[in-house]
Amino acid sequence: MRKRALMKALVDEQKKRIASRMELNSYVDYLLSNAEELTEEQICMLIWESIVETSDTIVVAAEWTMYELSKDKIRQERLYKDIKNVCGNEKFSEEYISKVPYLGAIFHETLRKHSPAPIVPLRFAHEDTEIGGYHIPAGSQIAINIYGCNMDKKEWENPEQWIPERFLDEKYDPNDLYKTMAFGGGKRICAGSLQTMLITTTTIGRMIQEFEWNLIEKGDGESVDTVCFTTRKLNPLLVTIKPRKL
Ligand code: HEM
Repeated sequence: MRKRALMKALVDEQKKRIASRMELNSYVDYLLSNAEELTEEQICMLIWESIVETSDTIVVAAEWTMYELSKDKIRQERLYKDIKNVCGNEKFSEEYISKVPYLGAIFHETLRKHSPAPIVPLRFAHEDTEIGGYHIPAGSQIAINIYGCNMDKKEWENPEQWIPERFLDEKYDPNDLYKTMAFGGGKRICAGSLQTMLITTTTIGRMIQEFEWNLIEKGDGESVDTVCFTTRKLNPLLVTIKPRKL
């Protein structure tokens, strides 16, 4: 109910802007320009989908990354040194991402261990089919366990441990965003994987460049809030940060 009210208010505001001839080259304007084919409800849900898929997932990925780095001072220092070697006194930004492979490895290892979306949205079998030797009758709904794939002992050595170095192995292509199952797979693979990588790694790079992070939370920091769609930390990250001497 609140979701619909919020989306409707947002759409109404944008309609007023367009009516006052302030058009933008944006997704909302594109959807509203197709208003004859799309119902208001469809427009609201399409906007809602992109807000949820964009904001929640990236925040969850960034929080787990900072948790692991705050806990592991040796790997945090290695990342800091790699950033410093590449950027000098410049601020870390998107252009530097490919020059700091360790940051990419940290990104992928966090997505593997703490897969923000642990299950692929359900697939519906329209006809009888067979996958991996299993018979799937028409009408079934299938859920793929992303978390299970990313923690599979047959695929990953010590999967429960956070070891970014595994992605520095030359068997992995540094430009491949799909080294793990974190973004799903096939035709409906995540449409925002590149954007996620750019935003998350730039943010992490800046936060590590400016501050030294120390974990202060006690007990099991790895519990997950299972009520939500994403694997949020059950207990929010608790750290102290100290500005670095640049
Ligand atoms: C850590 C960040 C993210 C993770 C782990 C993630 C994960 C996923 C997964 C598992 C799916 C389902 C794929 C499938 O069904 O096979 C998905 C779909 C999708 N994601 Fe993401 N996502 C993330 C960020 C984003 C962002 C930032 C955007 C938007 C810019 C986005 C847009 C989408 C869209 C539009 C779909 C639906 C694609 C379709 O059904 O064709 N995602 N994502």
